[in-house]
Amino acid sequence: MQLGVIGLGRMGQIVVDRVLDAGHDVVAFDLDAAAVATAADAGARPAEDLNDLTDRLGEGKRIWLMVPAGEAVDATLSELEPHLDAEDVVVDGGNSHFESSVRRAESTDAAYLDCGTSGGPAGAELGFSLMIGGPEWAYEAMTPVFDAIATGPAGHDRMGPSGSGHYVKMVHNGVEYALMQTYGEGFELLANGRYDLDLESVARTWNNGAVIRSWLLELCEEAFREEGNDLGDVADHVAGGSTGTWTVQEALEQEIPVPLIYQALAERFGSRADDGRFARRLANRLRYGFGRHEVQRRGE
Ligand SMILES: NC(=O)C1=CN([C@@H]2O[C@H](COP(=O)(O)OP(=O)(O)OC[C@H]3O[C@@H](n4cnc5c(N)ncnc54)[C@H](O)[C@@H]3O)[C@@H](O)[C@H]2O)C=CC1
Ligand SMILES: O=C(CO)[C@H](O)[C@H](O)COP(=O)(O)O
Repeated sequence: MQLGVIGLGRMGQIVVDRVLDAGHDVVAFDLDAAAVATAADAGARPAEDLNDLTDRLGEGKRIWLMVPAGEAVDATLSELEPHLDAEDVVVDGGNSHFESSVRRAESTDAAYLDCGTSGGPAGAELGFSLMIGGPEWAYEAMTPVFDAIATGPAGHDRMGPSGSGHYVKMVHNGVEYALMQTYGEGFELLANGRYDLDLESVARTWNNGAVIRSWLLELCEEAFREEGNDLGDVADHVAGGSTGTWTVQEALEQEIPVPLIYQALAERFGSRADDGRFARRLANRLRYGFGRHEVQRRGE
């Protein structure tokens, strides 16, 4: 299969590499020429612009968007639109709001799949977990690509109609916020409690068989190993917040109580008061672990 990939940053380059490794062809475009050159070095065919990309894809285009959520998705789609028809499939693998995805699916001539992508930089080796919404035929048509990008056939599924993939990913991120918060609180207690503990050792021990073992806990272990028991100069400022806000907004609308997710979001906003809380510092460092989001350092 031939796939056009637009957006070749942290996640898009992994998409390119995994699709190439599975033996497919890739045509790659990014506004950043250096990112295109990296994709070309990996074996993708570089496109000069979106016209060039669509020309190279020919009929029955298969396109993967991995650009930042929001305006970049709309801008890319409006430029692609004159080149798209009903036989084409466009996948948005970013963290778009599910309602934007429904709107986009309704306004494009192509079949539109909204794909929640989870796994961060570790996905380069392990593959991602993909939560997909949209027309069934388009999901089937893209299955070879999903098999390549995901951990394998069990790492992706069609959640339902348009919007459902990004809806499930939005809730995933709300859960992610709450998990980070609870690990942070536990380690804050251990760091300031009765015993002088080696937190990397605690995390490692918990990761080996404990009920609460997880990838986020492995990233806690990595954070203590790389930053030190006291997290060194990692600041208490946790960036991000949009996907957690959407989760809480949706929960309010559906009248579903999500106090833990709300509290984790509130803690994240509260972190901007810079009061040195350990849990917030760990959450700041974990976002680097799972998303390569820049670590805020003290004094910056
Ligand atoms: N970093 C992570 O672990 C995860 C990120 N995501 C989502 O995936 C999407 C991409 O994220 P990252 O790869 O981390 O971002 P990134 O910032 O590393 O890469 C984005 C790339 O898109 C390019 N770009 C921006 N506007 C463009 C346009 N109009 N046309 C072509 N290229 C354009 C940029 O030059 C950049 O290379 C976002 O929606 C993000 O929320 C989803 C899951 C995990
Ligand atoms: O989707 C992700 C992980 O699953 C991305 O890393 C996302 O950026 C995390 O959300 P936030 O930026 O609000 O922490």
